[in-house]
Order: sequence, then C-alpha cells, then structure tokens
Amino acid sequence: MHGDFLQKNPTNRIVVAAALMSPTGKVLLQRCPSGHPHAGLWEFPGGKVEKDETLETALIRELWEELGITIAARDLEPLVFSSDRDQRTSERSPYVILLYTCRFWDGEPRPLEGQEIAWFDRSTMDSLAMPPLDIPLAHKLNETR
Ligand SMILES: Nc1nc2c([nH]c(=O)n2[C@H]2C[C@H](O)[C@@H](COP(=O)(O)OP(=O)(O)OP(=O)(O)O)O2)c(=O)[nH]1
Repeated sequence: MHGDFLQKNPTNRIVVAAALMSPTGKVLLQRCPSGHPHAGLWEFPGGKVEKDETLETALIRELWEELGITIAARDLEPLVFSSDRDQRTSERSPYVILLYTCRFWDGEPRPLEGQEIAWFDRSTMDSLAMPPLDIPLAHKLNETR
C-alpha cells in the first residue's frame, strides 16, 4: 500500500524562479540556448533547489550564477506556483515551479550562461513561446500590479 502510494506519487522536483520587475513594470526573461531541453523558449531565471538549500538561498544562488546579480532574501516575494498536473502523460518526475517577484537587486543583469535576456511588458508575454508550466505563471504575473 505504502509502496504503491510512493510509486504513484514520486518526489516532486522543486524549481524556484524570479520575475525581476523594472521600475516601469517590465519583466526580465531568458531564452534557453540550443542544446537545452527548452531551447528557444523564454523562461524566468532560476533553477532547481539543491540539497540543504532553502527556497530563497537557492534562488539567490541561481540569480547570481545566471545573471551576476545580488539579491536579499527579504526582496523576494512569493507570487504563485505551477505544477505538473497529470503525471500519467509524463515520463519525468513532477516539477513544481515557485515564482517570486523581485523589485530590488544589486548589479546589472548579464547573461552568464549562454542564454539571451530581454525585458518584456507583462501584457506581451502571452505571445512568447514559453514552457507549459510557465504559462499560468505569466498569466498571474500579468494580473499583478
Ligand atoms: N529556471 C527555470 N526553469 C524552468 C522554467 N520553466 C520550466 O519548466 N523550467 C524547468 C526547466 C528545468 O528542467 C528546470 C530548472 O532546472 P535548472 O535550471 O537547474 O535546469 P537544468 O535542468 O538545466 O539544470 P541541471 O539539471 O543541468 O543542473 O525547470 C522557468 O521559467 N525557469
């Protein structure tokens, strides 16, 4: 019984991501480089939470590695999450993506991992190619002031 439960409910993989918001309300997205499973798609900066990290320390680390910016945990505001709803259609472990907004950071974001970065009006995000789990995140962000 317990074994069955675990088999049908595999461990979730937690991904933390940030919507960096400019003073004019634009959001920074990054386009995955070729060779990446999401090549060509626009994503929020972030990544998987590693063992022994809190959600916020993982996100702070990812934003430093990917964009070279420094963020304080107090400036990360949880906004919304998105998860794989139907495991029967998926070969992979379920992902949960937790999106934070962030309006304050130190440094100028630079694409340090071969990705492309750009600032978008939230109302135009609907027309971008994004991974499936990002679409509800972008909708929620568009409703946010
Ligand atoms: N950072 C980020 N990842 C996303 C988004 N949407 C989405 O489906 N993902 C997926 C892509 C990756 O499989 C996972 C993030 O993990 P990651 O950035 O550590 O990516 P990765 O698989 O290249 O890393 P790794 O296993 O090679 O260490 O979440 C998003 O908006 N931002």
